[in-house]
Amino acid sequence: MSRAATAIGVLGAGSWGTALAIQLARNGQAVSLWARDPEHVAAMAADRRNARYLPDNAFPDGLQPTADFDAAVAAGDVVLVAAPSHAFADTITRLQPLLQPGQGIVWACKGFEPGTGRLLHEVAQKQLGDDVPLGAITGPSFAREVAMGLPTAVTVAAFDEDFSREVAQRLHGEAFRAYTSTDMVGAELGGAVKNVLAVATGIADGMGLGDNARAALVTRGLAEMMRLGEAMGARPETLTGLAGMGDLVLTCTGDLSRNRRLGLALGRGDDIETAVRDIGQVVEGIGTSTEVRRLSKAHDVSMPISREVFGIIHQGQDPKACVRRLLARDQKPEHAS
Ligand SMILES: NC(=O)c1ccc[n+]([C@@H]2O[C@H](COP(=O)([O-])OP(=O)(O)OC[C@H]3O[C@@H](n4cnc5c(N)ncnc54)[C@H](O)[C@@H]3O)[C@@H](O)[C@H]2O)c1
Ligand SMILES: O=P(O)(O)OC[C@H](O)CO
Repeated sequence: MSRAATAIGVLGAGSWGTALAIQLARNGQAVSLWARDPEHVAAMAADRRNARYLPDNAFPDGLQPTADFDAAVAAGDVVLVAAPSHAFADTITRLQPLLQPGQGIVWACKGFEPGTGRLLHEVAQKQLGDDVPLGAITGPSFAREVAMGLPTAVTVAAFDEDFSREVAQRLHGEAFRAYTSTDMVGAELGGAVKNVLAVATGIADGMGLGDNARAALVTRGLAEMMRLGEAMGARPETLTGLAGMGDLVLTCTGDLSRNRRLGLALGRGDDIETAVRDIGQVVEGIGTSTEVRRLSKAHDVSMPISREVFGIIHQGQDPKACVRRLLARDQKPEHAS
């Protein structure tokens, strides 16, 4: 099959894969949107919308759903992976033998590899070597708003600047600004760590702790993200930009955030299984909190808010006790000298 520069395969037809596919098709790309479930594909093809994830947004003409994974990978010079982060490594393994010279892979997942804490570009590089162009799309971007065509700004990070420009150009449009960056570590770290902090602010809001508490959690959460970023080699400006602060502001305040909604439910006293079932979509903060805990220990970085989120999610700790513990910590300077 010949591959066109104006065509692209999107792997994963959840909310974000579908929204990005809509944005790419709006820009005149021929998009093959792959989903695992053939019945879901047939329904999308018949309805010309994704009724399960984005029921209000009709597909532009150039978007074709497909259940043929190989054909979606072969569709264009760029393959976009939009699965949850826990499925990222398997997706890379599956597409590796299908890759043709010159094809690049970009992903829109926000999280770490479960069990190792590796950033997704580390997973991809280890598997594919250094010759395949790799990139990550990150930044404050609710799928529903992108699908509606509301103004959005993201960052496309890649070590290869030609590749980040290529991906950004395909996405960039009237209401969609795609910036570029070479800081893969910062871009991926910001998008992942914010999952945990969105849960934290949700918990505080669910407990009715007030606007001051939310602002404190966002700001001190950013300090945690930046300390981990420094230890892992991220650039500080990436974390004060769209990938870090931008996404923190969005998901710590916007009720479209699944991570924030999980926190709201936990703060109100709901059990986690019910909350996750009610949300009905991926809540990356559950797995991310384990990996942030692992990384903070490995790099000896203090991340007290993230630690308490881990305790609430994975150790059944009482949110009230966690708040008391956070507030009872020793007084100290705001900024380390
Ligand atoms: N939804 C958003 O607004 C948004 C925005 C930016 C980034 N993201 C990130 O995009 C990624 C995908 O999130 P989403 O919002 O599309 O989730 P979603 O819950 O809406 O959809 C997840 C999709 O992944 C598929 N899937 C689940 N397990 C899979 C597996 N093992 N292999 C292949 N596919 C699998 C599901 O069938 C579903 O189609 C996440 O990492 C998320 O953090 C989401
Ligand atoms: O719904 P969330 O919390 O996974 O957030 C979605 C996006 O990451 C927002 O940028």
